[in-house]
Amino acid sequence: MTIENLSVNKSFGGWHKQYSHYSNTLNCNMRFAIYLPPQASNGQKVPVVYWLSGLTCSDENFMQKAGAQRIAAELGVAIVAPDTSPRGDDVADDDGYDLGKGAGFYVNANQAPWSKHYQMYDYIVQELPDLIESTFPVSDKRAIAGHSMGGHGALTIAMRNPQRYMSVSAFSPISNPVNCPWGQKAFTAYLGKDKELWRQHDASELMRKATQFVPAKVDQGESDDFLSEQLKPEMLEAAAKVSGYPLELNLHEGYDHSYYFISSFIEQHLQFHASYLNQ
Ligand SMILES: N[C@@H](CCC(=O)N[C@@H](CS)C(=O)NCC(=O)O)C(=O)O
Repeated sequence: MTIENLSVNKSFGGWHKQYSHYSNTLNCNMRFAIYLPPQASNGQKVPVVYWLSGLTCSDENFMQKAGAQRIAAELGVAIVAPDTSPRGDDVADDDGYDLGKGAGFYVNANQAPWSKHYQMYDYIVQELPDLIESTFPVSDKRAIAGHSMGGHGALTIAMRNPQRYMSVSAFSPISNPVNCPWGQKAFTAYLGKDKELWRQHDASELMRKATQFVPAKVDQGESDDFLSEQLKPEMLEAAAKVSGYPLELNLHEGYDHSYYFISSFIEQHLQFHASYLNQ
C-alpha cells in the first residue's frame, strides 16, 4: 500500500506528520495525522494512542488544539488521529452536521447509500493499525481515546476488542447512543432498524455486559451543553456498577464540550495510557 506524505512539522523534539492513503476498507482516499515522539527517532518502537475525534472534525482538530505533543514526547508515545468519516465527492452525505461526512460514528454501515464507504469500525480496528504498524517505528501496544462521537468510538471499539487495546479513555463520550438523538439518527441511517445491532455499538450496553476489562478513564465537563440530552455519562457509571467494570469517571465543574476542556486534562489521559503501554 502506498501512502503520501502531506506535511511535516517538528514538535517537542518529535515529528507531526500528515498522510494520505487509499483505504480498501472505505473505498476512498483518507487522511490521517501521526505524532512521533523523539524516542521513535532513536531506533525505539513506541506504543500508540489512537485518538478518535468528534462530530465535524478531521485529523487536524486534536493535533492543533489539544496540546498533546509535549506530554506525548515526554512519555514516548505516538498519537494517531484518523479522520471521522470517509471523504470524497462520491461519498454519501447529509445536510446535518451529525450524519454523513464528519460523522461516521465508527460503525460499519449496512444500509444504502452509506454502506459503500462508511465502514469506519473496520478501518479503525484493522486497516489503519496495520498500516501504521507496518510503516512507522511503532509497536503493537495500542491504546484508544476520543471525544464525544469519538469517545463513543473509543469505548465501544476497546470493549469489543479487549485483546487489541491496553487502555481506553474518553472525553465527553456519547455514552448511550441508543437512547440519545445523535445516536438514534446515526444508527438508524447506518445500521437500520435492528436494535440488537445498535446495542452492540453502545458503550453502556457493552460495559454492563463486559466480562473482559480494558481499563477505562472518562472525563466530563458539567457545563457541557450536550450533557443531559446527548452524552449521559450516568448510564455508563450505572453499567460499570453492574459488571464491576474498572471505570474511572470524573466530572469537572464549569468545563464545556470544547477543546479548552480536552487540553486541560489531556496530560492526565496520556499518563493514564502510558501507565499501561509502558509496562
Ligand atoms: N456545534 C457544533 C457541534 C459539533 C461539535 O461540538 N463538535 C465537537 C465534537 S462533538 C468538536 O470537537 N468540534 C470541533 C472543534 O471544536 O475543533 C457544530 O455545529 O460544529
